[in-house]
Amino acid sequence: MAGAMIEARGLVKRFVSGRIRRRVVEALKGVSFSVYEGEIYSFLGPNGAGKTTTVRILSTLLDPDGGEARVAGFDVVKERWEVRKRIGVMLSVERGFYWKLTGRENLYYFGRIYGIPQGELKSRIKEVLDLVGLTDLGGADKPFEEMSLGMKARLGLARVLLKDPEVLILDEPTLGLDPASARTIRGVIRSLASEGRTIFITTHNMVEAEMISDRVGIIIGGRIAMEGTPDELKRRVFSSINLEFRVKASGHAAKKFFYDVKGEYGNRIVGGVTFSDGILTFRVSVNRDEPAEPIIDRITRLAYQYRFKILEIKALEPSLEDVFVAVSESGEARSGRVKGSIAQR
Ligand SMILES: Nc1ncnc2c1ncn2[C@@H]1O[C@H](COP(=O)(O)OP(=O)(O)OP(=O)(O)O)[C@@H](O)[C@H]1O
Repeated sequence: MAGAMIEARGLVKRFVSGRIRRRVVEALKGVSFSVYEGEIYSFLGPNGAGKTTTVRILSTLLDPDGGEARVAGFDVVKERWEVRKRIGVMLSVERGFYWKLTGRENLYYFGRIYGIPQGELKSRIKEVLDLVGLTDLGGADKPFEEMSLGMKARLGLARVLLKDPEVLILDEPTLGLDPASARTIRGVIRSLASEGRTIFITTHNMVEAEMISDRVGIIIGGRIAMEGTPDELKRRVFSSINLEFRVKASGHAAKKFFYDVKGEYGNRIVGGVTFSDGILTFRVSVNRDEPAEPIIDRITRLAYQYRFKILEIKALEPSLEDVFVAVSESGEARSGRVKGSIAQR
């Protein structure tokens, strides 16, 4: 595997709030993870879990109280200027832009601040505006205040790209966007990773995280509760998958057939059973480490005895959202250790 472009080791951060009654919040309680070159790593967690605090530390905007982090090989505290040269950070869609200036003018302004030579800047702006789809949308020459949220998000990403960063740190990059804008942003993120850039994203959108991430880290209460590829997490958390059977059955006999199925697999029948328009639908839980064929064979034979036709058998994998909910609800997650797996419900 290529080298780690982001490395967090035992990050600790405490905030003190309240003047009269001082309250110490331990936002990060020893967070460690690595993100490798060309990887898309999504940081998932409920509100207040410590995502933004981690983002701010990686972006050199906040110093940790303990532990250390390196980005592109440089320490975020001792070598913050080296880190800043190599990262592109998007914290909030609307932050920092000049409302009266157009997209292009805003980029020109920031390009000059970033020290991009004037001769290069014009073509660089055109390139990034094209890349995020703002030129096609007519957003390039629209004042920022007249842009839709989707256009503003695209401009935010364009600004990040102006610097040609090795590492992108994006805090909820698609929050509140319509599906088309979110898709464009995801597409750009994917193509940036395929060019070898390293991407760290925080998100609450599990479907998106599942689509886009090479690996995800789930942070709960300031600790990483679980980390891995979406598939690894599903396997680790759920010891079983569900098989959904759809059977063309007739009235009274349908009940008897299902009674027979229950007789054999009663403790494995999960979720609700439905019978509508002559179609009986039910789910049977199968452990990941046992073959499903004998169960499928047996139920197919039972259906045959009733002259029922099996219309469909579908394997229902848990989603990343199911994983997230299970991990969040787990008591062990709260202590930072998630062990063992549970059956899919
Ligand atoms: N400046 C601050 N002063 C006091 N407490 C803070 C400060 N910043 C964050 N916190 C606290 O630290 C904890 C972690 O906050 P953080 O913003 O990192 O969570 P988050 O995972 O990004 O949440 P969200 O999904 O709501 O954005 C929370 O309990 C929050 O209230």
